[in-house]
Amino acid sequence: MTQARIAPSILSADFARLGEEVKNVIAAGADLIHFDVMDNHYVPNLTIGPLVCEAIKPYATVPIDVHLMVSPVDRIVPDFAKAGADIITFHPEASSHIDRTLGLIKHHGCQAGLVFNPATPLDYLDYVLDKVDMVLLMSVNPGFGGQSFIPAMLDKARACRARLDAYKARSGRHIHLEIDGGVKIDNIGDIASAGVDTFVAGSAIFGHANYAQIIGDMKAEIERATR
Ligand SMILES: O=C(CO)[C@@H](O)[C@H](O)COP(=O)(O)O
Ligand SMILES: [Fe+2]
Repeated sequence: MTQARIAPSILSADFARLGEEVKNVIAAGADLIHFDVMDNHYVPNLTIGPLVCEAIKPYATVPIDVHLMVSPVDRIVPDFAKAGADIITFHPEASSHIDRTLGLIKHHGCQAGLVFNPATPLDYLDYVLDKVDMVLLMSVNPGFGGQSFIPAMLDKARACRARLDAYKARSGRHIHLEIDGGVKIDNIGDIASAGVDTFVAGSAIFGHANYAQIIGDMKAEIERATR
């Protein structure tokens, strides 16, 4: 399996000490910083934008993984690229022109990804895989941290991994598979076995007293499940 990556969602961090939180979670073994952008339109919550991305960039010695839950998508993409985003993912329902949005993200020098809500079919991938660096499967309905993992997403992850493996056999290119929502120490092994290589976790990491301990335990579980 590709090297597993843990992506703490800073939605559950202490916003009053965000730079320090980013620094600490990276020192504890985080491989990406997951940055949730909500617009109170596409999802019923309002979070952070490019200014905050720019503010944490000096602390982020690993890639910033921007998860856009905004509609429309395109006009905010250049601002996030300028603010230091390394990966930008968006929901296909939030873009009128999916291929164009993927191209726009790449044009601005970022890796691009599509995000699938629990009930969104994977068919949106059919004609755009050449422009996709990562697929993000939501294992909760987007909008809030701290929700419970939807078990049916394990089958969806397996189906998605099969598509991405078939693509790899044709193209030689690995596309990352990320999961987001309700990831905990007691389900991360099953999620890894289903073919996921990038794991977003917000409340499980920032709600733990020892970030290094929980990230280390998560990596050990992944290793055990995929050995
Ligand atoms: O995108 C989202 C929610 O919409 C996530 O990134 C959450 O922030 C994950 O939080 P936990 O479920 O791990 O607490
Ligand atoms: Fe997210």
